[in-house]
Amino acid sequence: MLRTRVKICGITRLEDALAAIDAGADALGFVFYPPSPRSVEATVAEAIIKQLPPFVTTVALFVNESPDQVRAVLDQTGIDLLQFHGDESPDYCNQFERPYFKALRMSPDIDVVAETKRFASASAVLLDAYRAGIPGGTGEAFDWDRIPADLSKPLILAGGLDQDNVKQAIDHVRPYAVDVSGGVEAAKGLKDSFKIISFMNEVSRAN
Ligand SMILES: O=C(O)c1ccccc1NCC(=O)[C@H](O)[C@H](O)COP(=O)(O)O
Repeated sequence: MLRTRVKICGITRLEDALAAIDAGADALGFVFYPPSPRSVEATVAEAIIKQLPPFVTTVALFVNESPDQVRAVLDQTGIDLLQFHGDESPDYCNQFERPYFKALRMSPDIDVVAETKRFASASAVLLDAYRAGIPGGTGEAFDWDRIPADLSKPLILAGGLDQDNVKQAIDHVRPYAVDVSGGVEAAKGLKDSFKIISFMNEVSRAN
């Protein structure tokens, strides 16, 4: 049985990227959304990515960004995978020369099944907590019972995960992957290597 895959998001420092990799993370997320304290410049992400060992997926996260800026970041960094965390349409997401996954925020009225089907070309869907006016990184969990069974795409579970609840989340939801940011931080944008290790240990215990 394969371990649930793990994406650690909001990487801003090489030391945090290497700590995540050493602990077994499968993917690293770089936030290109300036209002976030976890946002990085493309030059910083490029410098970090150049020093990573192989076999780690890099993810660029955007929120309703201009296509030119998305392409500029891809050209600068060579990042592997796109994460769209805003109100992007399927046509918008499909225009780039990269695979992508779509983040769906669990608003009270969302139809997860329909939204998942709408992004037919997405490699996965990420389900995240919803808080009005905040696109993501809320540090809040949502009701996992709201997740439909047998979605038509691999599910990445996000929102308020940490070492204390991630085993329960995996046992309950059985996602393809989990995504964490705040739950492994000492402060916004600064990861805590001990929290990362504890989180990864709990993920391993779940499988
Ligand atoms: O992390 C952010 O600051 C952020 C800002 C704007 C849009 C998305 C953002 N993060 C998206 C992620 O994939 C986070 O890892 C996800 O929302 C979970 O965050 P957390 O609840 O802190 O684990």
